[in-house]
Amino acid sequence: MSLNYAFGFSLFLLVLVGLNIYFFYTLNTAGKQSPNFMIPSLKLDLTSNVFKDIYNYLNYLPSQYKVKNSKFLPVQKILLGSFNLSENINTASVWSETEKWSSQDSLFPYKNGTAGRILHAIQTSQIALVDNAPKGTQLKLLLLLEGKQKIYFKPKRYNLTHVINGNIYGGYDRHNSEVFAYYLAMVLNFRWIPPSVTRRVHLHKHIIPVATMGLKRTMVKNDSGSMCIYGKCFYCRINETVCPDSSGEIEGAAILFLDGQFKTHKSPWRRSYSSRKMEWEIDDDFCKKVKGSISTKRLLNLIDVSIFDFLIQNGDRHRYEVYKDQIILLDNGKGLGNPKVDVMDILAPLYQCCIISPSTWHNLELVSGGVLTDTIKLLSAVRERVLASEEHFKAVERRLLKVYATVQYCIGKHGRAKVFKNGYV
Ligand SMILES: Nc1ncnc2c1ncn2[C@@H]1O[C@H](COP(=O)(O)OP(=O)(O)OP(=O)(O)O)[C@@H](O)[C@H]1O
Ligand SMILES: [Mn+2]
Repeated sequence: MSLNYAFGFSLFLLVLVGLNIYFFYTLNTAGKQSPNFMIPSLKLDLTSNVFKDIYNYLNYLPSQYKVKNSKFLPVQKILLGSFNLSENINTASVWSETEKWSSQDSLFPYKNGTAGRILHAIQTSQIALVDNAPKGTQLKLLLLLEGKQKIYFKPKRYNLTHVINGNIYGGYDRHNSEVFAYYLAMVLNFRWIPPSVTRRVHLHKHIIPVATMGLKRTMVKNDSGSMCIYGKCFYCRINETVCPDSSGEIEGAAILFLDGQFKTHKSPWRRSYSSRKMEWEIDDDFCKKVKGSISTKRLLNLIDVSIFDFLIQNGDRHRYEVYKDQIILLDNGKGLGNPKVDVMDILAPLYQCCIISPSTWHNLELVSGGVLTDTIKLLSAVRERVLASEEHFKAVERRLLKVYATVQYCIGKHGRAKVFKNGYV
């Protein structure tokens, strides 16, 4: 009898341990993942209790978050109206509009068809000059379009289905992540982001004839005789080139360049980029320290950005730029690396501070149940082929549920009144 007991008890313990392992596994991943990712997710010992709690809320998420919110339909219609092209466009007049860029309300005008006009102009204006853009670690070009508008061009490095394994900040920038980020921001009503669109540029017809000497010096022929660019940047290497495809074109994200003055700050939640742990990774009360050093408005803004970054899995926002007291979303190229992984600690500003601006929460609630995907697809269909693989779209929806669950966790822990900080739009 006692032997039976002992056996039963061991079996129970075994199941318990198994369940625990399963918990942690499913929390940070979806589906099968490479062993590389098991290690960092298991290492998160201190914050893991938070993840477990969030995961519990995820299991009991109210059904409203899993169905389409019909309240978004009128918003979607207005957005579509801003991206659809209904008339011929005079690009010069577009640039004069962007010159006056930011208002109190947004970094660029986007209402009444302006978003569509700006994207059209970025995508089709003739290129007057191309140079290296040496700022930063990644290969990118600076295009001067006719009418003198500057554009950052981040070239395509991977196919849409390519999976980045390893560190969350690993790999080259993903050009589609930049463009996806722009549409995602528009759907979520995050208006502090430069317009970005996919553009294909013919190397021999549209780059070489207007390339600076500096750029020409960073071009080499590859084994098949094609001219390729290795560029000028911190990580640029002569053997890591970008070459034209079979039609002679290079695809990339064309991002409107901001000539305005913005201030750069270090993110309190930045990574160490080494095995050393940052303060936010070991201190449960880290948010208290941040609260003492920045305004509530800035903190809420950082939390908005962390939600945005979590959705695309950009774990590389080591610094942030501020314009007109708003964080602007520059450099969104490190998203969409691995659709099977959800690195939870990108959400640390949210689950450590447990506050969110009511308007952000409202915007998030509006796009539940697949509305987010539908709207990104609808808006981008005007001038993009495909922005991301279906797996990535599903991953973004899965992460949105985790954002909902994190906010529910915060409400459960602190109550609604403390979580929803008013006075910030
Ligand atoms: N659209 C833009 N307009 C003007 N400046 C920009 C724009 N996007 C980025 N920058 C600035 O240019 C610099 C490099 O850009 P970006 O961060 O995209 O490059 P990166 O190679 O990814 O750099 P890092 O490796 O440091 O992240 C940044 O310091 C940023 O402030
Ligand atoms: Mn970057």
